[in-house]
Amino acid sequence: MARKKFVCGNWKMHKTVAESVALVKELKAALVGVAGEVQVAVAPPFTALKPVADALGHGGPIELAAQDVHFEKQGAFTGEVSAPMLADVCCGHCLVGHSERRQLFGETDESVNKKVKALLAAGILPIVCVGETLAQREAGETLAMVGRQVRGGLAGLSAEQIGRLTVAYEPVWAIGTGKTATTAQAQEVHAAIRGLLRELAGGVADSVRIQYGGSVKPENAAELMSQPDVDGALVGGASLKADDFSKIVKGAIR
Ligand SMILES: O=C(CO)COP(=O)(O)O
Repeated sequence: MARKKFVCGNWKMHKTVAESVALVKELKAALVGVAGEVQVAVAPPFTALKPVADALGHGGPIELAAQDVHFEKQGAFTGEVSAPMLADVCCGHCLVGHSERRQLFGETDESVNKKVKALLAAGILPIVCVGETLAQREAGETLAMVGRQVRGGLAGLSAEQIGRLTVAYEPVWAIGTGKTATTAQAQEVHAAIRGLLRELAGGVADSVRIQYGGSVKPENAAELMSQPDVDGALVGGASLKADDFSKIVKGAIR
């Protein structure tokens, strides 16, 4: 089944409002005519979401994503942002369970699961991030680890709900290190994730996009995304430059 490729830029903790707006303006120009063939989103920091939404325009070819969310709708949760608040600034997507959140901020499969449910309830499409550390890969635990994260993050979801999300496989050892998984390593894990999605959601699994992330660059993007179960990319560092990111997006078109 043909799945439209989905490329998302995760800007992490980078860029002021002015820099964010300038980058999406450049991206819009660089991606004229391309974005229809590939789904494209950018995830700026919270402070830039509204100005970037305004610069992108509603229903434009580049969509807006947030990098995290809190699972409650509102309340005494200092520093947090809720799913309805993200919907209010036209966020269509939101990352959940990024490895930096898991490693540095105590994110667990249980909180990922609550966040996924909160996002779906607010009409926002989750991008659920999973991936093993180097120690886990070297111990032969990659598929077990990723399987646990997928099962935990998606626990209790219906097939219809699973059909609305994206999974991002990001091996922790490949993030920001310049080390990319080989196409064979990526395909192996992506196929295993798809098999697990099939167990959880039946035929819906064939329409779920599984992105690869971890040192994706213009030089390796097309080859990674040529794999049968690699349906796009979640791009960190290279998404901060319009030229690199637009080359990666173009690499998604066969
Ligand atoms: O964490 C990532 C995207 O979410 C990947 O980051 P890099 O592309 O900088 O390795």
